[in-house]
Amino acid sequence: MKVSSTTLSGVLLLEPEVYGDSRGFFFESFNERRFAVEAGIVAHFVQDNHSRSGRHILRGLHYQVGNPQGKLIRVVRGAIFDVAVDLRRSSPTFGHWDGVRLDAEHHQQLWVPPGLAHGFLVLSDEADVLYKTTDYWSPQNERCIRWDDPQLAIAWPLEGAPVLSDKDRAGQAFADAELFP
Ligand SMILES: Cc1cn([C@H]2C[C@H](O)[C@@H](COP(=O)(O)OP(=O)(O)O[C@H]3O[C@H](C)C(=O)[C@H](O)[C@H]3O)O2)c(=O)[nH]c1=O
Repeated sequence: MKVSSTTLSGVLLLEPEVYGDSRGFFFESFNERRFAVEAGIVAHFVQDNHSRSGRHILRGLHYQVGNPQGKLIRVVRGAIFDVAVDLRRSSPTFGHWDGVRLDAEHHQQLWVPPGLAHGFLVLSDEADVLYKTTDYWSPQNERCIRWDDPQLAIAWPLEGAPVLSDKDRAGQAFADAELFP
């Protein structure tokens, strides 16, 4: 597995060994021991999510206070621009964002540890996004930062206005975010 750092402390881009043959392909999308030894990711996942979205849909930027979730994200159909924002005050990359393309063709995964906001923009006609989380969904603890917060100035690869949920349209400013130690 190829492990690459990003500009955010602790956020890693993982590229698995894919075994192709005349039938198709096989790869391990998660292996607790391998992820710990090769990527230093020691995580206990308690939930596995699957969301499907159409082109120009933007989900996020979400985080949970109280029980923050680490997320291991991958795309099994289409392509997304996946973004994380560092909300950890003690992090050397506090207040920074980074974004990577994840797509079904290359099977990349992004590891986003607890303490960051997460969101993505769909780049294809449709995208199926699977992600494991290290804590349970807790709606009362969910928070949302505006995708277009001027202080973050995230360079989304937009072709026109994104399609948002009402919740995301009413997101908070980064300046009002509830931060982590
Ligand atoms: C997140 C979640 C949602 N739901 C239900 C609640 C709603 O009835 C429906 C859609 O929820 P929501 O609009 O919050 O879904 P997203 O906008 O995709 O939220 C996610 O978007 C970004 C990308 C994230 O990183 C988070 O994992 C998550 O907040 O699924 C559940 O039943 N369990 C869950 O874990």
